[in-house]
Amino acid sequence: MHIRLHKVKNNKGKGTMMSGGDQEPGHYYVGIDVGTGSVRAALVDQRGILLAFAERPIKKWEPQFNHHEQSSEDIWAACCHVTKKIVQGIDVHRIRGLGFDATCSLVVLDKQFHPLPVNHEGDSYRNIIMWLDHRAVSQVHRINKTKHDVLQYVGGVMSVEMQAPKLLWLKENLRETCWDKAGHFFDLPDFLSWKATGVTARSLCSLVCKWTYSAEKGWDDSFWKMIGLEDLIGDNYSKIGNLVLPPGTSLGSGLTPEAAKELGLPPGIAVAASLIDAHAGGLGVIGADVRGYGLVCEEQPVTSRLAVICGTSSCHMGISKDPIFVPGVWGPYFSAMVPGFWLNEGGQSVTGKLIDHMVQSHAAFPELQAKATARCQSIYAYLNSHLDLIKKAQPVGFLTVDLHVWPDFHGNRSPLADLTLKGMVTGLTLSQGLDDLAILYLATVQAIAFGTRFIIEAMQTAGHSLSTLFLCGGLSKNPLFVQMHADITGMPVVLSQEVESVLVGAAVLGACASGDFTSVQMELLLFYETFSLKDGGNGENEQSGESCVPKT
Ligand SMILES: Nc1ncnc2c1ncn2[C@@H]1O[C@H](COP(=O)(O)OP(=O)(O)O)[C@@H](O)[C@H]1O
Ligand SMILES: O=C(CO)[C@H](O)[C@H](O)COP(=O)(O)O
Repeated sequence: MHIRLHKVKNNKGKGTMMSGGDQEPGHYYVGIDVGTGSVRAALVDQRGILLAFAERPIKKWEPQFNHHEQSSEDIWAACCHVTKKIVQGIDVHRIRGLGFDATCSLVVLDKQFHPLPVNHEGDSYRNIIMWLDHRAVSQVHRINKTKHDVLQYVGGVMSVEMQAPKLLWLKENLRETCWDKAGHFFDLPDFLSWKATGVTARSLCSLVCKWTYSAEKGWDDSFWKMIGLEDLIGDNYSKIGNLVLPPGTSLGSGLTPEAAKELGLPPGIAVAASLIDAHAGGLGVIGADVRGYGLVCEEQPVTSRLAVICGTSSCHMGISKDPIFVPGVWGPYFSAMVPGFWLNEGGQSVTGKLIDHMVQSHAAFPELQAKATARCQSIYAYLNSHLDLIKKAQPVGFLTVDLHVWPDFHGNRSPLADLTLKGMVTGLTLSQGLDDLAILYLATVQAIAFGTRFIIEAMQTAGHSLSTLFLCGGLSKNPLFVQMHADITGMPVVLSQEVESVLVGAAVLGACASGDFTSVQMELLLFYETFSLKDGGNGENEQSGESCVPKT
């Protein structure tokens, strides 16, 4: 089934979106987004328009299978590098606020805030257990066996990617070198706001979604005792957070002089309590004004929209007025993304990474690279046009009638919530050529889109009423990926003209912290009043991610 794609266009000609409309013109906000593969920063103005963008890759280590590590020093250095780039040539005194979002990796520091090793080698530079790390399998099985009440709020089954199993792994495996010396365990978004302000407050978003904290009841002592981490309760949970603030709240006295110097920003500007990356992306797209394009969601409440943030992994964010419990889908979490709404979060553990893996490990990859380079195209732009060549008169989807991929190479996050699942390919032949690679790539993209459909079906069965997808993240720049999601789910897909929607979400946090915006939710809706829709055709020409602003 082919559904035409729609594209949200940022209409610069319309008025500003400042609340009350009486603010000084020319205020800027900085958003910093730390993904699994890179750090991105953006300078955003008060109309939500992205004025400058910079990106820098970050280091990753895989010392053994399923152990994935990073360095908080490396990530902070990358944050400083990209921020200095985006403010080059502008009057930095117009910058009013800074917001961070990041993937939910676990950062470990000692009592003096120095990095501690999360590895058997004792390398303290590698002090982050990455979000996609699956080392804590035995620990998460034992946690799930407790059937503790907190598990109800993560779809009934805790994921190995969440923080409790990783903490238990550290206690059981690195007692002397890490656990006993640890003073602070941060979710990466909270580490970043601490680094900028010196304030150890945690974001409600991180603690509720990944650490079993309840917005109503706080920490549950019985859970930590039951899983063998009773030592975290001491000193009023100071190691994992006892001051918990809603995203967008201004922290302390703002940017410290030291952090200001490192980032190239003025000291004292407001810094916000942060958001998880998927949640920043969800906020960045879910309120889009789609009036005038005949989309079914135009007449429906915002709860009919599913934001899908597709990067190294994919997250499926749906909101509701009342709590909905979906087996295998995280949440319901109150106010964790849009204030006043419950959030359910489905997800696929590795999607972009799976596509990269399938393509890069194929025998024809060197040939693909050489041909794409010769045409000055990305490998994905090349593959998409190659599929168009070989499909002849057929719709491209028909190329995979004999080839099928089961995409759970890194387990299934939702809705099966089974980390033991593995990937599968059926229909292989002896062919190793470029056609074969292109078709395998297509089958992988289709399998991921079927995974999204599977998640949507589980959410609908439990009571969500979803009609329209809003995509963002690196994979949303791939028109084949977007088109397959439209075809396979049977739902229209809305893309923002501003391809860096996650960063807009982060910058909105900074705007809220500065006091220029009254609330994350209010201001996002206002942001989208300055947007209008444009028919984006079938997405065939959008490979480069059309952008309306100069990028550095
Ligand atoms: N223009 C593009 N075309 C196709 N795929 C893309 C494009 N840009 C990024 N990607 C894919 O998106 C994924 C990374 O998305 P990103 O949002 O940057 O991830 P993360 O936030 O995890 O660092 C990678 O798998 C990459 O191959
Ligand atoms: O938000 C998250 C889960 O809630 C994770 O941070 C997200 O899935 C990781 O994204 P990526 O690997 O694409 O950076």
